[in-house]
Amino acid sequence: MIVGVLGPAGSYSEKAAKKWAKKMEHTDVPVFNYYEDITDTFSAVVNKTVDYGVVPVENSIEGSVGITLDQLFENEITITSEIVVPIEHCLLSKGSLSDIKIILSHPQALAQCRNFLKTHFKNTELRTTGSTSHAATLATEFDEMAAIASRSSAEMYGLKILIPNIQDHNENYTRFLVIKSKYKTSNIKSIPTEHLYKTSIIVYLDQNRPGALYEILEEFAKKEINLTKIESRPSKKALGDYLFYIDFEGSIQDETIKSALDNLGRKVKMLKNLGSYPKDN
Ligand SMILES: O=C(O)C(=O)C[C@]1(C(=O)O)C=C[C@@H](O)C=C1
Repeated sequence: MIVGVLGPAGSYSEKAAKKWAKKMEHTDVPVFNYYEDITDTFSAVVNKTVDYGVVPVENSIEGSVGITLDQLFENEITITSEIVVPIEHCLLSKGSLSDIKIILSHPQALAQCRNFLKTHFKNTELRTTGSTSHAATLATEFDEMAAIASRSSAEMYGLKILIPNIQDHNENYTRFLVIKSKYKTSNIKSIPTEHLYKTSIIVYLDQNRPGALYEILEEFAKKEINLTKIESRPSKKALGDYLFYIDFEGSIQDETIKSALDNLGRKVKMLKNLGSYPKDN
């Protein structure tokens, strides 16, 4: 089984993929293909270079990963699972705190440590990298470079943990999605218990008319379907024109869910079903 993740080794995406592979009743050990960018992971899934991709979709401090939401809309993929991973950012370097002139990390990681950086490194140059583990590899080259990355990256790349746990809120979790090509059969055993499932969809209205959002939500309320997330994201067609990303409990295999989506489909211009998948509790 080949799994595409944001690389290099030591990224939180790889950590999520390892947690997922262990959780699923998979016989074959995952081989990882590492990609520089989330869009490359989606491309590898769509052109079937990899069997699955693991991509970050939201963080408990910073919110949604916009590029992932966009790619979910633009690509023919199916979500097969979700994985929630606790994130502990550490300040890693070869040198000491007094040597640090540049701090590197993924934009999401820098944002999750915004107050820490403003308080302790107000005048230090910040540079973005493709991933936290990419930042760690660069920090191995110069004493004056530090990376915000995981403990496993510190071990993997021989960096000192100068300051552990630097994110602005201790409760820091990132939710990842496991995706496959829509046209690839999945050999993963599905868990039969409905209430442990979630479904994700994307909805687009033809025009923003009064009560339009109410009509969407009404379909779920009428059938007592519990929404777990609803988020608007620019359609990129015009300012103020949005796609709606909706997650809710239940599986498309459930008649109630199927009927709600059939009704909803008649009310909107586009409804994209991203898949039903086991919740990660
Ligand atoms: O850079 C990594 O290690 C990643 O896996 C990416 C990513 C993200 O894009 O959100 C994943 C978890 C953290 O929130 C920080 C970065």
